[in-house]
Amino acid sequence: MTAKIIDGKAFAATVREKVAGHVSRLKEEHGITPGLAVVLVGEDPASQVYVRSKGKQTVEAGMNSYEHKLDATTTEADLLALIDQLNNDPAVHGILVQLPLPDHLDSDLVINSIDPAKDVDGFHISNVGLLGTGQKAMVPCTPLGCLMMLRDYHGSLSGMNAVVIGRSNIVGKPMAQLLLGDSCTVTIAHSRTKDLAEVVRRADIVVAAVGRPEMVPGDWIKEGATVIDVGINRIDAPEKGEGKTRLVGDVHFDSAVEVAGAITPVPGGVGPMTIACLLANTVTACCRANGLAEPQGLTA
Ligand SMILES: Nc1nc(=O)c2c([nH]1)NC[C@@H]1CN(c3ccc(C(=O)N[C@@H](CCC(=O)O)C(=O)O)cc3)C=[N+]21
Repeated sequence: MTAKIIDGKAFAATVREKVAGHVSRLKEEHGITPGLAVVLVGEDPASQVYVRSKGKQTVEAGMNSYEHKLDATTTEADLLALIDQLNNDPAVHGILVQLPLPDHLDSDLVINSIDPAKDVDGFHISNVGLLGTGQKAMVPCTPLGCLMMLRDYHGSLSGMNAVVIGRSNIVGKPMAQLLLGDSCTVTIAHSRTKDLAEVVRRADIVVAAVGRPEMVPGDWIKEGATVIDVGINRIDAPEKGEGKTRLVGDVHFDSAVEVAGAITPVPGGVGPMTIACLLANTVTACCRANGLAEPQGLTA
């Protein structure tokens, strides 16, 4: 059996279309244009690429994009002052501070200084607590995108065995909360998990979010399971020529595709959905800020 490939790139395009529809309705009926502020500290080249594509897609969806690029040596006080300004700016409905921050900045402090209602990453402790207690929250973009793809493919996830590999605050933990919210039986596995292969073999749904290239081989996957590969790892690709690289996930795609029922590719899987969900969260935050009904199908 060869798995169905879940096309995250195409799915993300449909999410962005829905977002654009809501944006034009907000403009026409309420005279409101949703705005997203992205803050980048330092010059990490990969981060610059993501920030650029976020800004481009924000504008394409009809929203306002505000980019703040700060020097790598920016002080914590200056960054907090900028966040305070964005918190108080009524044209800004969503704020994203690109992570990781340079070492001299306390990222917990910085994230927790964002107004939780504008925290479109869903990383503020208030949103983490709201999600964990099943209350209305801003939900982290990557797990939200994974959930959308799983719901679209399966309909109901109720009663399924889900194994999340990775326990990060940005993917693993919120992913587990969302799957629990959809009535999965959830296991969070990580680097200290005993018999990881056996744990993964029990899963109807595998979400791999560890950041280790191709660490999940096909023979860990149960026949017919759904595999969501969150990893985006750049590795050397000498077969493409000297100094060339390529992107791979945390799952060994070529072996997993032979046993899985469905699988997301890298690139073109979770990555594009993450950005689409950032736009969706911005519209959701804008609607909530203005006391308007929030978009259906774009939230958890
Ligand atoms: N506060 C914060 N929120 C984030 O959401 C956040 C962040 N910081 N820091 C950096 C990571 C990374 N990230 C990606 C988003 C999309 C792709 C994406 O679309 N990737 C393409 C491939 C792009 C390529 O070719 O490099 C794909 O998977 O198809 C990748 C990575 C969001 N991040």
